[in-house]
Amino acid sequence: MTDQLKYPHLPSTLSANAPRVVSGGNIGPVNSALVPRFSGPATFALLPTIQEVEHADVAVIGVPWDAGVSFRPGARFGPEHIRSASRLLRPYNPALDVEPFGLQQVVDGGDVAINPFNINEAIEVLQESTGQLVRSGTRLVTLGGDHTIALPLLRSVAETHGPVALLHFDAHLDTWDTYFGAEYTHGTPFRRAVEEGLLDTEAICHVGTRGPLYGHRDLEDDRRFGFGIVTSADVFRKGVDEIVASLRDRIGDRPLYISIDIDVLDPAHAPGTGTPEAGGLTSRELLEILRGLKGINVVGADVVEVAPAYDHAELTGVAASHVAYDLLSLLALRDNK
Ligand SMILES: N=C(N)NCCCC(=O)O
Ligand SMILES: [Zn+2]
Ligand SMILES: [Zn+2]
Repeated sequence: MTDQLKYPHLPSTLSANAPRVVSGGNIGPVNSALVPRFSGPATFALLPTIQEVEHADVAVIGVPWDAGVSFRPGARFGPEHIRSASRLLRPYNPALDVEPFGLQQVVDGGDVAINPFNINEAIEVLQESTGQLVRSGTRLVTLGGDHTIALPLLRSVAETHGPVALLHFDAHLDTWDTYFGAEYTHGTPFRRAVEEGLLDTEAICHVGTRGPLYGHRDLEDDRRFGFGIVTSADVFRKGVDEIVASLRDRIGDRPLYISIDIDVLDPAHAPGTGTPEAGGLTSRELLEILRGLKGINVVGADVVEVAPAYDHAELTGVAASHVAYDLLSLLALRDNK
């Protein structure tokens, strides 16, 4: 190893020559058998940055932004928290029998720098910067950030792929109309997305919803937009396999966007979030539902609402990093690749 390094006495994760796991011709994580995984700056899963490779099939990007929240702030620190927890991920995913970094070139695209004070400008810049990557053929797994960012992300995906099917994992519907008159908030992205024609409304579904609503009208509106609902209690009562079968049935081979608000997990599994609700999914249930989607045509995904100030023992960071890892595994295993 040392002869690969120009300055072997310096932390080698800073070196362009850091020893990496290379598989299938793709450059993977820093080799944690040679360099301690807790040293050096964290990219997602210790993957190379987008500047270090010639071509990226998939980019993990961070959006450190939380100007759209209605309760506890702090999701702006989500990306760095998830990246830090993701140091422990390993190259082979036995649950899906796949090397997610070997079948495709995955990179860390860094954080998108957006205005923390101007929501409209932030949304435009995020749409433009992610749209550029999506147009060039790179699929994105985005680490939020609050859920507002799903709207510009869906815009950039729909621009290239047309209206997409949506699986929305969340305690909340996020199809409300406005908060304090504001149209762009973390409680409203999917209503805007339907209004803008970004979604294939034959195949959109919430999973994991629970908790009090403002009124019955919330559900009526949501149904009118075309959403199906699998509540958190449905997952508990029916079980993962039945839920997966019904979701696969609904989605078919449509291009699919997966948006995961980490508050879909019970606060026992993900305390570090801004609008927690009791009675949520376990991290095992969420991961197993995702794994059940093997082969499906995922065109993009996000993991949002990780707010580390309320986290304990990195529970939420660990859960979010594993969820992102399984999303990358699903991207690697698309039938139509
Ligand atoms: N997207 C998240 N996490 N929460 C939405 C909660 C909206 C509300 O305060 O009613
Ligand atoms: Zn939520
Ligand atoms: Zn949400």
